[in-house]
Amino acid sequence: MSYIRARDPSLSKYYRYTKVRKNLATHYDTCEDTSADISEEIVNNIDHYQVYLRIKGVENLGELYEIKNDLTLLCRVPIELQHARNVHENESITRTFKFSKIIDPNSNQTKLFDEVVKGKVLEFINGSNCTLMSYGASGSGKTFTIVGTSEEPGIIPRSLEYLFRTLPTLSVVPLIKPNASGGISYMTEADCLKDKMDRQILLSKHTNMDCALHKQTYKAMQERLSNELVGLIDQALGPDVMLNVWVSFAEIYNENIYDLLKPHPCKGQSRQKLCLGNVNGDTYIKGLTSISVSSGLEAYLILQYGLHNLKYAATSVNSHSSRSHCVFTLKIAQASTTNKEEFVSVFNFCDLAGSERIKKTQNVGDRLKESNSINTSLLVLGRCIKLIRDNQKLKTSKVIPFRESKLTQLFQKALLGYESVWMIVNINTCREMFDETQHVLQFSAIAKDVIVEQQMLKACRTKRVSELLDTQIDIATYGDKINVKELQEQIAFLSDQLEQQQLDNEEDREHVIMSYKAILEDTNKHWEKRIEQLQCSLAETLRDVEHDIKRPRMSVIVLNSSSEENDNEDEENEGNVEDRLKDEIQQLQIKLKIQQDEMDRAKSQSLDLDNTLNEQKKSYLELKLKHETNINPLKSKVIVNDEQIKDLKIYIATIVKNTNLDNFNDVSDKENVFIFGNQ
Ligand SMILES: Nc1ncnc2c1ncn2[C@@H]1O[C@H](COP(=O)(O)OP(=O)(O)OP(=O)(O)O)[C@@H](O)[C@H]1O
Repeated sequence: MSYIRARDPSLSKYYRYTKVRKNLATHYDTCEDTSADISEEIVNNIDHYQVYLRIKGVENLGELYEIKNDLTLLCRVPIELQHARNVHENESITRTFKFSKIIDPNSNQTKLFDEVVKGKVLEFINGSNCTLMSYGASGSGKTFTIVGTSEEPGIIPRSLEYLFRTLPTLSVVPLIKPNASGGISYMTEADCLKDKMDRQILLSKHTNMDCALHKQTYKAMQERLSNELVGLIDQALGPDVMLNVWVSFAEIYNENIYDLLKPHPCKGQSRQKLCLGNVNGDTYIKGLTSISVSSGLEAYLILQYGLHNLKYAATSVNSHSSRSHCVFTLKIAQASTTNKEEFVSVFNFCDLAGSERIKKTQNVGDRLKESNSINTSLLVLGRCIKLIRDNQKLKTSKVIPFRESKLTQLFQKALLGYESVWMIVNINTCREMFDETQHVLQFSAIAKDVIVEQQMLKACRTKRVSELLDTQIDIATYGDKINVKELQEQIAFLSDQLEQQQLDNEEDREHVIMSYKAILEDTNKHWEKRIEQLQCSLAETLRDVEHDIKRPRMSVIVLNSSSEENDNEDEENEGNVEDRLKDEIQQLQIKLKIQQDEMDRAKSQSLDLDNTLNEQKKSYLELKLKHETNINPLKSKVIVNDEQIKDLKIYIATIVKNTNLDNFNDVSDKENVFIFGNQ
């Protein structure tokens, strides 16, 4: 139970929302099959993941996209891509995508916050756990939406201001802190001291200039928002109630987790990798720094510190911030000394890495590895969401592969509907981004279908979830009362996935091979040319040497053949020529040495290049192996499913045969349920 009860008169929709949620909860409690009677309004607004669409680039909108209404986006496939998709001439493809809401493309950050986020912050204050994800292709505006700019602050700064203006004044020294098991720990004096020092160290790491700038930005935002309505706490908090807010900031990069509130290490040292822990089904990041904050400004400065750290880490590996997933977390810890109750609510703001096509980005080496891990984690996120939806639709209980990526592992509880999850899907309407945008829209279409059950069902679902997480994939176990249609759908889905994966793998493999071939060719050409040049210049030098050696001797011979009268003069000339010859030979030797050094350097560079090529070949082989590892389980699943279909067909044929022999009653009495493995 949350001890604070906040409401916001500006959010009339919120009350409607709460009311319908209650209706739905009752509905779930009393009905076996809910799907038939839930009204469309409830289905659209309440019991699915909330997926909002934000569009960047209104100026290109009409070219390929049309906003049909608040919920529907129409998308026309460009002519040049229609041919690639086997469409006849004069035919055109239009796709329809539905959302919980399409944000008016002309609306600003304030409107987005008011429409999409404000109500959630209020729910968070009132005790709900919330996770907001910003999803989209690179450059579509995810970070703009979540963090914003100094002129147009995004969701996090606005949420901080709204939260702290709604909460009562908090003590600067925290009394309680959320712990790993989802409860709270009481702060000792030593804990308080450590927290104070951590905060001071962290804030002092900002240069004075940065700090002043961030304070100015935040204060300007505060001024602009000062006339806006905020939440009202219904009654004053009793003296027995303790309340503190804590923040943390983590980054998931290349499937490793890093703490963005830890000072970055000295040059040459690597960042500490954190791992995930699990207590009672709650996944958390072990050892992640958590800092107590008593004002919006303090939390904002900590956010900026983390972003600064992110930028530093990104540039130090010659990357870009968008290549990692970032999770900024707010926690409200509450406890009552009178009735010994404690309570923690969590709000995760998650800025996902940009999804992208490997072929398009021309990535090789480290960038390819990054793209793979980004795409893998987004693919796993997509698969988890699809399986959750399929389990709900087909009433199956397939294992969800949360553990295949850190992102899904961390958010598994939220994704399973224990917490309020919503996504802001960002798209860029420009033509060049059409393919990426289609992927993003398809992902959002699946996500929007996922039903979020009520938290009231938490107790009875806990068992099911832990079972789901611990069971390994075993088709026989979820096929107790399996029917042919389900199996066929499963096979179709797996085949689709396999086909898509094969296509993607082929495409990626081809691209990688082409890139390496091109690099190899370029390198060979470069070195052949260089060696040729060196050989030419060496030959030239040798020719010069020979020529220089011969020339003075000839003059000596010529001199020797002249008359005796010039003898003295000749001797003098001979001495000069000898000196000059020595000088020239010395200079030529220096020239030769320089050429030799250059040859040595070229050889060592060629050796380095060989090594790089070998490394790249190795990474390609690893990639190939990884793709094969992904495909093999899918192939074997299809084979198992095929066998099961075959069994089923035989079984059905037996029934048909028995029916013909007038034994139908016997068979249907005894074996009206087909059990795999027991046939
Ligand atoms: N709705 C918008 N209005 C105005 N500018 C926007 C909008 N969305 C994005 N931008 C601008 O577009 C640029 C790219 O946006 P942003 O960095 O947020 O994209 P992103 O999806 O986070 O990209 P990446 O995945 O590469 O980090 C930024 O300069 C941002 O200010």
